[in-house]
Amino acid sequence: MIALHLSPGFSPGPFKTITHESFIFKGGEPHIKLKLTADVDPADPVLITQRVANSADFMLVLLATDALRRADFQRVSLLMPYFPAARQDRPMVEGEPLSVRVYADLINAQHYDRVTVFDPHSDVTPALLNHVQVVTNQAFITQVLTGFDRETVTLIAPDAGAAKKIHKLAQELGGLPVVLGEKVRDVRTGALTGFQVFADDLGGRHCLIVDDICDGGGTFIGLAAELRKLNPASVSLAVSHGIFSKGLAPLTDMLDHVYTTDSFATLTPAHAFTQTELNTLLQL
Ligand SMILES: O=P(O)(O)OC[C@H]1O[C@H](OP(=O)(O)OP(=O)(O)O)[C@H](O)[C@@H]1O
Repeated sequence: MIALHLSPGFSPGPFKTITHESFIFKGGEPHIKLKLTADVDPADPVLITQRVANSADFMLVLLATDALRRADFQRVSLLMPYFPAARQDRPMVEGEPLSVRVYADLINAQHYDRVTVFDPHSDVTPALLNHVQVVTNQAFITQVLTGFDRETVTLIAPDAGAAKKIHKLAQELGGLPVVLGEKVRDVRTGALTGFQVFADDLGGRHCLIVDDICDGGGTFIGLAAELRKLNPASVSLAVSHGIFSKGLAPLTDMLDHVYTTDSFATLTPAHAFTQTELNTLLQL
């Protein structure tokens, strides 16, 4: 396997790499030039890896794929751990697109041998992608739990979407107790208007909120406030994809610790914050 790593600072796997130059033209178009050396054989399979934080990152994947095909590479796979618009898996209100399908159709049109995604928001992403491989959050949460006495940990699912996945995870982790939460979101504005935790007392428990994505963090700040009313020993957060669009400080002010991976971006080290390299969690 040869790798073509498109995201600076993200180079999972033990593979020989194809180097490249990429830039954005003044007109706004991303561009790429592969540096194809004599020791790279187009008969070898290639893995493109990319962290997608904007449309140009996504477009670069399509351009890189075309460049590889034109250089006669036939066996091309993709590792896109954070799949764009996985959250827009249903039009919430009239007039919105089914965005995840738009991205999935573009990926399917590239005819990859395999498309690997990490902890997708819902079942819709893998249902739409051809030749998909899903890496769950099990290895990530297992790693997070090494910092805890498991007997004292309660997993918290912040909403209905997370609840669908957390029971299976809890079983895989040896039968950890689970508490469910709920939030109310105004789908027209995106604003969060209420939180609920379905438990009476969490005295002595180390609560670990587990979810796929932290964006602004309002879900977790609101939920942590509700959990604190139930006397827990601690409240921490483990999210597979750390966007942290409003910064880490509002989260680390409210939570004992925040854990994430580098699936979306590599962040500056901070107090009460641990970022695990996806490279250590994937079987590549
Ligand atoms: O950091 P925040 O800005 O609070 O956003 C994070 C939340 O958003 C996503 O759920 P979403 O509300 O989209 O879930 P849904 O699919 O259940 O509506 C995600 O699964 C988190 O729960």
